Amino acid sequence: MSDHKNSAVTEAAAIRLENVEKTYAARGDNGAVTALHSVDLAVPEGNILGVIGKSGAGKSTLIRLVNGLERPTTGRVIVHGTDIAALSERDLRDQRRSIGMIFQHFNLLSRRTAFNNVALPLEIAGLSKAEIRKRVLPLLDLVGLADKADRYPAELSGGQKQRVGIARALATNPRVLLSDEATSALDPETTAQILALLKKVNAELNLTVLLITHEMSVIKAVADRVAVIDGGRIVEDGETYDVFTHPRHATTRRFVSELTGTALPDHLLARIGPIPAPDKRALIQLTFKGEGANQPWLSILTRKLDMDLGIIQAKVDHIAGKPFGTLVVSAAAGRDQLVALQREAATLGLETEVLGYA
Ligand SMILES: Nc1ncnc2c1ncn2[C@@H]1O[C@H](COP(=O)(O)OP(=O)(O)OP(=O)(O)O)[C@@H](O)[C@H]1O
Repeated sequence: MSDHKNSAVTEAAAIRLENVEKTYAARGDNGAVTALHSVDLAVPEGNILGVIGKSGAGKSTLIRLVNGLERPTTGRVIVHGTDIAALSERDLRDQRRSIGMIFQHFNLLSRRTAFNNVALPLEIAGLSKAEIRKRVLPLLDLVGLADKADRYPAELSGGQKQRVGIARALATNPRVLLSDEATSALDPETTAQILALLKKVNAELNLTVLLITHEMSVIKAVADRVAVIDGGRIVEDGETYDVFTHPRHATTRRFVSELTGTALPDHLLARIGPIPAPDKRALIQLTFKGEGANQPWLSILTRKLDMDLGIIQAKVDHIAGKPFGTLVVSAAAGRDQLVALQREAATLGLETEVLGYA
């Protein structure tokens, strides 16, 4: 993370939710639902913050509060100093021009070309045809669609449609962009391209981005900061790398296990037990992070401890550009050797856990 972004954390937040509760009133046979409970969340100016949670966790409710489509039952939602819930409908319409939004299913108008979809918010804002042209063409260029201005949505791929969605969201020069599962309908390669585009507009326009997703891959690709939401509560938040390398809450751990993928193969799971035995090998999980990941620590360990380590499973990933991985090794080691291994590993900045014996 750049210095600029670190310093932004201490600066005024572009978006702030203060002690927000949202309860949907009972309707018919359905009782009231509290979708968000005492949520506090701040998105520093110029940051990309990702909110990750399972279906029903309250993500859509949270994002709808920020653009004023819902009002909090209690608490405040402040965007660039303005309390969204306190605005009249008319002021809210003005405020929405400074908040762009992109959607899972793009929400383009099928009877309008790419150009005219991007032009729509500008027409509503009352700009002249010439002003609109001057604004739309560079935006289509920015999102890589300069040659598709006259195409209709049906003639565009999913990724291209989302590019139009991004250009449209940026048309009114917003300072904040909200992304509602914007890549969930796209294949992995297109997802990566759209996320790269989001990072580009974030950096070039100093745009603050709040995105919601249920996918860890989205968070690790773009989010400077992450908030994990579960049952309407933010259970953990902070810088993405810190949260995912030191997960404290069970929900965060579940998301992280998608990354580290340390589920052992079935044949080992069937045999693994907590008690050492002469005919069994210890299974040890080593977790490596950041700078420490780049040193040749596996050979350092085997040499220093004169111990043969068999590799059972290994996975290295990158979060916010920094390596993070796990390795499961097996060793014919007694208690003293395991203690020595754990001590040496700690001096190399690795975390260890004896998973059992098999
Ligand atoms: N308009 C509504 N009226 C009543 N209950 C609602 C309404 N909108 C959402 N809820 C309820 O609030 C809770 C949170 O829903 P929300 O849509 O915010 O979750 P989500 O994390 O976005 O889920 P998904 O990923 O499935 O869209 C759910 O229990 C949902 O049923």
